[in-house]
Amino acid sequence: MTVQLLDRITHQYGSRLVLDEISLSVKPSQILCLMGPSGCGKTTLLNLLAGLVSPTAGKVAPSLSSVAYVFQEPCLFPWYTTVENIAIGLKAQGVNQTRRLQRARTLAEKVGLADATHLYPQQLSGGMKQRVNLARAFAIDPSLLLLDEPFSSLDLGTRGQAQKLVMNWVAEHETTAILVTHDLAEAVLMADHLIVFSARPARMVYCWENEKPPQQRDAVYIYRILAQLQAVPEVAASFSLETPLSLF
Ligand SMILES: Nc1ncnc2c1ncn2[C@@H]1O[C@H](COP(=O)(O)OP(=O)(O)OP(=O)(O)O)[C@@H](O)[C@H]1O
Repeated sequence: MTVQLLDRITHQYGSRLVLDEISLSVKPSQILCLMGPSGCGKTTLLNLLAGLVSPTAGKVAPSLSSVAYVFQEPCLFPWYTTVENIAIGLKAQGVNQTRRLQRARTLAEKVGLADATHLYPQQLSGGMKQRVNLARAFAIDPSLLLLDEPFSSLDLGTRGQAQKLVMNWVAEHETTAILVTHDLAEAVLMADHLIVFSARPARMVYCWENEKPPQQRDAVYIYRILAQLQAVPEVAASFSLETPLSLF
């Protein structure tokens, strides 16, 4: 079953056109990766899906009831412990304290934080904080999980663990995840479907379907596809910047 999330969306900030007639459809239990040059409008697109901004023209699906948004930085409440931070979305949903702390503990275990349930964010490593962040998103059992470069500041090992957590969650639930990334290897590992945007204003310039199911995406496969995709001009162009940097 395909669900149309965006229907010919155009978005402008003042006179600056950022998104130009973007339509987007997804399937449950799939990960859609979005790539594109810095500043092309990927975060704006996630913000539209989260209802944080309204489009200038076009339609956002009205049925996006449970949306969880994971940012690059974990944004945890410093005065709350791990379980309290995980439970925060459930509090907003009106779940009683006993039940929300119970669910938060279960999720803390699931993301490998069973021994850190009572710790505060300043007592956690960067990787642990991002796992709290993911568990907080999982807690509300979202139908749509928005991920804006959530692994980019993690070291390689921690990043691999966090990627697996998201892949497992999506595979086991009716969740659709939309992941913005600048890391092509991450996209080949995680994406069931990849969309590449042009420089601003963002237009879809390239789409790719992952032919392998998640459990068969080993290193040999990832490096082979990586080499193929890097040779695609639209994909190579997605690593460029909106405003070129001067190195000297
Ligand atoms: N609130 C805002 N008001 C005005 N302009 C904005 C606003 N938010 C973003 N922009 C502009 O819109 C464009 C797209 O920004 P956006 O953050 O969506 O890009 P992005 O593709 O996510 O970039 P990056 O990959 O660097 O995170 C940029 O030119 C940015 O300066």
